Amino acid sequence: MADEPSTGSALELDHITQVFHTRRGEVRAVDDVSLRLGRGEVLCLVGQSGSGKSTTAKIASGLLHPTAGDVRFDGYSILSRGRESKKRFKEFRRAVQYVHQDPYASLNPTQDVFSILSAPLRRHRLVSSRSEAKERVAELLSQVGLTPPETFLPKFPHQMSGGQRQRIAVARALTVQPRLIIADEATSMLDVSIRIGLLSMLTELRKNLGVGFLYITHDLAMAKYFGREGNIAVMHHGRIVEYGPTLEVIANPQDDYTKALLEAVPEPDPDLARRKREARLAARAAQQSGVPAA
Ligand SMILES: Nc1ncnc2c1ncn2[C@@H]1O[C@H](COP(=O)(O)OP(=O)(O)OP(=O)(O)O)[C@@H](O)[C@H]1O
Repeated sequence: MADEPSTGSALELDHITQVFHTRRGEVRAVDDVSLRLGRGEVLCLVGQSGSGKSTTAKIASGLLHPTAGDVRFDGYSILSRGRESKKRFKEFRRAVQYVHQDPYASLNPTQDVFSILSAPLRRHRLVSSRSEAKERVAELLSQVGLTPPETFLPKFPHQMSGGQRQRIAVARALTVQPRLIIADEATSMLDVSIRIGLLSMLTELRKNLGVGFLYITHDLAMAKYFGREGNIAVMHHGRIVEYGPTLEVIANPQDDYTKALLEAVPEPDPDLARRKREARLAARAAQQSGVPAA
C-alpha cells in the first residue's frame, strides 16, 4: 500500500475484498469492489439485505480493515501503518463521519440534545466556552431543520420522534465539520414522507456545506431521489454489478439484478404502473419471439 497520494478523488475503494470466517465456513461479504467519490459528490450504494453494503460502508469509514484492497482518502492510503499514516488516519476519521440507520441505538439515552452535540465540539476544541457551544449547537440544529433550537436543547432521545432523532444524529456528525458523511440506511426505519424530508435536508447540506455523501440503501426509489445528481452502484452478492450516473442507470439498466430491483419499486400512479407493466410484458414477449417491441 503506497504512502504517496494517487488521484484527486476524495474517497477511493480500490479492489476491496472482505472475507468473514464463520462456523459455517467462509463468507465473502465484499468481493473485489472499487468505488470513487469526489469532493461534495453523492454516491448511492444499493442492494438487497445481505448484499454487502454495510460491510462496504464500514470499510469506507475506517471502522473495518478489509481482507484485501486499499482505501484512499485524498489519495493517501488510510490502511498504511507508521506515524505519519496514524496522523492521517485520525484526520480521516474526523473528515468522514458514519451515520447509523438506528439513531436510537447510537444516541446516548441519558444525554439531552445539548450534551450530545456539545461533547464533540468540546472534545475537538471547536468551541472555547459554554455560550459559544450553545451558539454552535443552535446553528447545527437549524442546519438540520430542528427549529426553534431552544425547544430541542433540553430534550432526551426518547422525547423525540424517529425523524427528529435521525436529524440529531446528522447534527452530531456535522459537529466536526466532516467532508463526507456515510449514511447507512439512515432513513429505512421511517415513513416515506419523513424519509423524503430527511433526504431533502441532506441534499441542502450537500449543496450549502459541500459535504459529500455515500448513501447506503436497499431502496432504489430513495437512491433515485437523493442521488439524482450523482452516481449509483448496485451491489449483489458482494460485487458491484452496475455503476454509473444514477439517472442513466435507472433509465437504462444493463444488469438483470438492477432490472429486478427496478421492477420491485412501487409506482404510486396506477395508470403509470399499468402502462409500465404492459410495456414490460410487451418487451418480454418481443424478446421471446425475436421481434423487437414497437
Ligand atoms: N461480522 C460478520 N461476521 C460474519 N459474517 C458477516 C459479518 N458481517 C456481515 N456478515 C455477512 O456478510 C454478508 C453481507 O452483510 P452486510 O451486512 O454487509 O450486508 P447488507 O447488504 O448491508 O445487509 P443489510 O441491508 O441487511 O444490513 C451477509 O451474508 C452477512 O451475514
